[in-house]
Amino acid sequence: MSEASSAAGSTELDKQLWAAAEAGDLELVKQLCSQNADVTYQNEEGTSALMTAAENGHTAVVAALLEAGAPWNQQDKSGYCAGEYATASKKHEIVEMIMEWGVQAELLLGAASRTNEEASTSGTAGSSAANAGYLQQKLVYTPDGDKLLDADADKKMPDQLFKLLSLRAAGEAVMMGWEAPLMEKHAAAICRGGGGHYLNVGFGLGIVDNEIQRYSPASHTIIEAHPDVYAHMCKLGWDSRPGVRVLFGRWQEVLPQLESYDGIFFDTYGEYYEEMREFHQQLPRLLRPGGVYSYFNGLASDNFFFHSVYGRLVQVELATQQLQVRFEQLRVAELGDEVWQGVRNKYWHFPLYFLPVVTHAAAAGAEEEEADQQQQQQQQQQQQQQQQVQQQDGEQQ
Ligand SMILES: C[S@@+](CC[C@H](N)C(=O)[O-])C[C@H]1O[C@@H](n2cnc3c(N)ncnc32)[C@H](O)[C@@H]1O
Repeated sequence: MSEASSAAGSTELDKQLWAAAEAGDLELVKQLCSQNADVTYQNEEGTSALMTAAENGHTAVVAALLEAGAPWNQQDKSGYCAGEYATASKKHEIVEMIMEWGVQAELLLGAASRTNEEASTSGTAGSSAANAGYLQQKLVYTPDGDKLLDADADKKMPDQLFKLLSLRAAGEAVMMGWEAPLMEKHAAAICRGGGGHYLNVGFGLGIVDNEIQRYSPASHTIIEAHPDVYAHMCKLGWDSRPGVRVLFGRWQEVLPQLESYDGIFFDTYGEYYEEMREFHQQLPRLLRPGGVYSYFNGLASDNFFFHSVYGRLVQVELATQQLQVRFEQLRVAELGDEVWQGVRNKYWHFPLYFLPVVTHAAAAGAEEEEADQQQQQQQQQQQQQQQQVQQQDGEQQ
């Protein structure tokens, strides 16, 4: 991606491209792009040609700019991207186009960076180093048990690592109590009727594990990598609870000790999308037929459009593992300033949470078929009831 040219460093050609994009002049946009006008140019407000075309509903211009290399994820001075400009002006076709473009771009980027990593002798680059850095930090549980904080967060990772897509926004809070209602729903999603074999990756405050315990598990395996968290778990007696198996180590290291499960939850800290993706590749082996997998959905949690793109990216990538993802929409209680007191980085900004429910595609298909059949039956019943009521009305008249 080329460096965006600012309003100050721009050329006449860049400004002409911007104006043509705003006016929806497709031919001129194409011509200026072929003359090397800068597709990343942003005006004084940080609005790019792609953003203005998206806002004004010029679908063909948006497509041409994307093809010419305009970055789908460029942001203006307020942090808004082209997808949000289109959303705000209800240009649904363009929203969809940019979202799909974003997913494909991220797929390609991921594949390219993996190829580079394989080719480089340094092997496990940025993301694992970040997790290793986190695991060496001192952690503190607040006395009320409501927060798990990373005391050394500032020194944790070199800058460029923050730019990778972290599973939980990098910052001081590893886990916070306000997430309890979400964890409750995650446990409900993976445990379903209860009595099964469950796996949780990442203990944190143990909220999800306490919830899983409510479902009378046949077995409950917990993987935890941080020594401070592990010590805390042992102090609470998790290591000797009947039916509970605690595996101390990174999930990457304890994989050979894992079996298969009816429910799996994944929620680590200091890891990145790439690592979750690696975990996902294990799912066909780890998830039993009919089982449910879920993960904490904190990807790109400061921009709703990016968050949606990454939700779709997960769907596309898991589909290649014959797994199907649907998102249950939950309302997040308003998080006032008092919730974030003593926390450096406010890491959640949305009123909605999209809880992922992942199942084997075949099972999901069967369930959907059953739901379709039920719906058809209901519709037939309703129609019959309606006919009966109409008949009765007719007879009475
Ligand atoms: C956000 S917390 C989990 C919160 C938990 N869901 C709860 O309900 O309280 C993330 C946890 O994952 C652990 N963790 C980080 N990297 C890990 C890894 N590679 N393998 C296993 N655990 C890891 C962290 O030490 C931390 O305890």
